[in-house]
Amino acid sequence: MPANTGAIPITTIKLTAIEQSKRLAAYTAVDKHILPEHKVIGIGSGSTVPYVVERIVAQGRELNKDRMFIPTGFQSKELIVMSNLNLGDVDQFPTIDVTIDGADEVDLNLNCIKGGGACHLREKVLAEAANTFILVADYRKNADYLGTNFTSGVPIEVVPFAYAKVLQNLRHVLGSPNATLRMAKAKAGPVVSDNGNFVIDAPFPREIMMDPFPIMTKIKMLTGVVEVGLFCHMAQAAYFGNEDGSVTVKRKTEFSVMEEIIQPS
Ligand SMILES: O=C(CO)[C@H](O)[C@H](O)COP(=O)(O)O
Repeated sequence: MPANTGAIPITTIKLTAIEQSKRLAAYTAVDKHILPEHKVIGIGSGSTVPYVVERIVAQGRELNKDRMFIPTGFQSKELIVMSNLNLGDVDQFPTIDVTIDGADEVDLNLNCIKGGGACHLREKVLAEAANTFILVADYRKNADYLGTNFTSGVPIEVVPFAYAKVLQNLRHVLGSPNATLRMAKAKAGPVVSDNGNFVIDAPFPREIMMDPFPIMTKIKMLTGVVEVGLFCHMAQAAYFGNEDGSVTVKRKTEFSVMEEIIQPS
C-alpha cells in the first residue's frame, strides 16, 4: 500500500499485515511516550509515521491545541498540516520533548539505519534535538545487526558537486565497493533530497556493521558528506509491531538494551 500522507483517514483503509504491524508499533509508542505535558513533538518520515500522527490526533483537540509539531521533511510537514496540527520548525524549537520516527533497520543496541526516504539529515537533527527519541517500525526492521534485511546500504547525503569524490572514497578507502548514487524512479537523474543534495547508498560487510559507530564517524569526516544515515546511541526505545499482534520493545537501560514483548490485550 502506498504511504498515506494524511489526506485519507488511514482507518478507513483495509490494512495488510505489514501495515497493521506499523500501526500497532506507532499506536503503542504514542500511548507510552506522547504525554499530556509534552508540548513540542518531532514527527519523522516514512510510511509508519502517518499512524503516529493518527494516534496523536486521536488524543483530541484539547491536548493538541497547545502543542507544536516539528516535521523532518516535506512529507511530515504535509501530514501535520493536513491533520490540522500546529506546524513549527526546529529553528524556533531547538529543544523537542519527544521525536517519533520510522527506521529502515534497528540492531541489538538500538543503532539504526535511516534515510530510505532520503530525509536523514533533518531526521538526525530532530533526533538530536529531542529529550526522547523513539523508533517505530514493523517486524521486518527488527534485526540483530544492521544490513541484515536492509541490504541497499547506508544512506549518505552529499553535496552534489562532491558526489563522485565521495563515491571513490567509499569504494576504495572505506570498504564499500558497491556504493552507488541513488537514482530517482519517476525522474531522469539522481534523487535530490529536501535540502537539494544527492544521496549515496553504501553497503558495508557484516564485520563493519556489527559496530557501526566507527564507520559512521569515518564517513562523516569525508568532505562533501552532509549526513550519514547511521543513528548510533540515539534512540531510547524502538517499537516493532509483530504479525501476531504483539509488540517487541527494545529499550535502553542504564547499562544495556532490554527487550520485552507486549502481548495483545
Ligand atoms: O528514514 C526514513 C526516511 O528517510 C524512514 O523513517 C525510514 O525509511 C522508514 O520508513 P518506513 O516507515 O516507510 O519503513
